[in-house]
Amino acid sequence: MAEPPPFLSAKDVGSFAYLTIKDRTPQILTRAIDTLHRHKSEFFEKHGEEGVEAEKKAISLLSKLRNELQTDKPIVPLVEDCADTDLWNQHLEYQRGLLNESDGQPSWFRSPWLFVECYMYRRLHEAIIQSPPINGFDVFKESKDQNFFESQESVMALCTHLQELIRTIEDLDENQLKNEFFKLLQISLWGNKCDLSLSGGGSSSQKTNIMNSLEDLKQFILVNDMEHLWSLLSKCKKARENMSVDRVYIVLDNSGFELVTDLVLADFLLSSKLATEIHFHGKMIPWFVSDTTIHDLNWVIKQMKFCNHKWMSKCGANWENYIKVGRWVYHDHIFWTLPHEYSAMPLVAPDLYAELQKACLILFKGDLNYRKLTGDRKWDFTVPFHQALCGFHPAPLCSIRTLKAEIQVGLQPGQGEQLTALDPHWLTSGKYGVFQFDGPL
Ligand SMILES: O=P(O)(O)OC[C@H]1O[C@](O)(CO)[C@@H](O)[C@@H]1O
Ligand SMILES: [Mn+2]
Repeated sequence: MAEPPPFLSAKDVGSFAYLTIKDRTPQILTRAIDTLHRHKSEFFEKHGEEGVEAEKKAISLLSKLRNELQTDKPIVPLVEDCADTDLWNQHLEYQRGLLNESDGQPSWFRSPWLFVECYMYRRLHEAIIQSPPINGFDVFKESKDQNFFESQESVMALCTHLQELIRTIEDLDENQLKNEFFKLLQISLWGNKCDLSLSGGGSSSQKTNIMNSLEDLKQFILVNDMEHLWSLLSKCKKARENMSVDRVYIVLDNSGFELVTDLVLADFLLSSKLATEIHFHGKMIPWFVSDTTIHDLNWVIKQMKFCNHKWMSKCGANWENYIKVGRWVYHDHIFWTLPHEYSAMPLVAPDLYAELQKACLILFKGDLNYRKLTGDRKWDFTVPFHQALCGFHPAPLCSIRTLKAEIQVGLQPGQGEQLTALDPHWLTSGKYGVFQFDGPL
């Protein structure tokens, strides 16, 4: 088989990868430093002088990191001993091996973008864990929570819609059920516009009622495999025997509004009996600013349960119960915060690969998951998705992603070129989206 194409990299001056490393990542580090500053008195109240010293230490480590990045210093091994440290350092060795003699060491502007961007978030985490007693602090928590609060109107509308739908779900015919499924899939897709890493950590919430915009947004769905998802899940439902289990896995992306859209979809999948269990996969450490950790999931559900909107709080209570009775299961795994492409999963995390094989469908939310599915490479737009997955086929899967990186596969001949002529920023603005399926039909 032919070699896969090269990785996206900041060495391509002017590319989105270059601009991210040059502008967006230092901006994210600066915001993290500001956040630590702003919490100084809180650290003092909790931990006394020790808290203030820890804050200073974390800030100095982050300033050092920002300087290394901005001056394109070599990537250095991680030092703090954690469950993933060896895997990271082995991967750094592997990156060294990819370079020619003349290229020197792996560095921020020379190495693959996926590797260095992930490394930035892992080093940020290292700076925090090296600063006890504030080593459990999530520098992005505030902005994730703010995104949730700013999206309240939309969340209320969505929860009201869901509860009304559940009330009448038994009366819906096949076609109506399918239409509702498609609506909630699209809401989950457009929820992915709300990540905070593209905006450099600045606000990016859903202020209008997304449900009213679905028809207008349809034209921006470039690959639409929703029908495949329906036929797969309705087949599972029909073939299901008493007591048998059909799991849908959702590899989560951002907390805040996007997470609510995913939970609404997950609730619908159970209520409609299209699945019997939902397994969520989240991040073990703060990641790409807005990604969901277990703390974010619990926080969102709690906020909803105790808010004084009837349907929002009903959703919160139901969702808490789904977790309690095991119909919703949350997993995390260090693999999701490693820099590896997903085709490496069977080797690097065989336990996770085996777990994913139990799914009847895996939904991968968001842009970073797409980059890892496709290896973050310069594929031609027309390369089939199946090929770009490079052997990663644990179970039928679908990427639900708004485009925020210069990578897209599976388009029709000429489609990419037409889009470029129409809108030069189509690959990176988050305005376009895909439902891209791979699996037996
Ligand atoms: O939250 P998402 O959809 O994975 O998006 C995160 C995105 O942020 C960026 O890294 C920008 O820094 C994208 O290119 C990246 O994939
Ligand atoms: Mn994200």
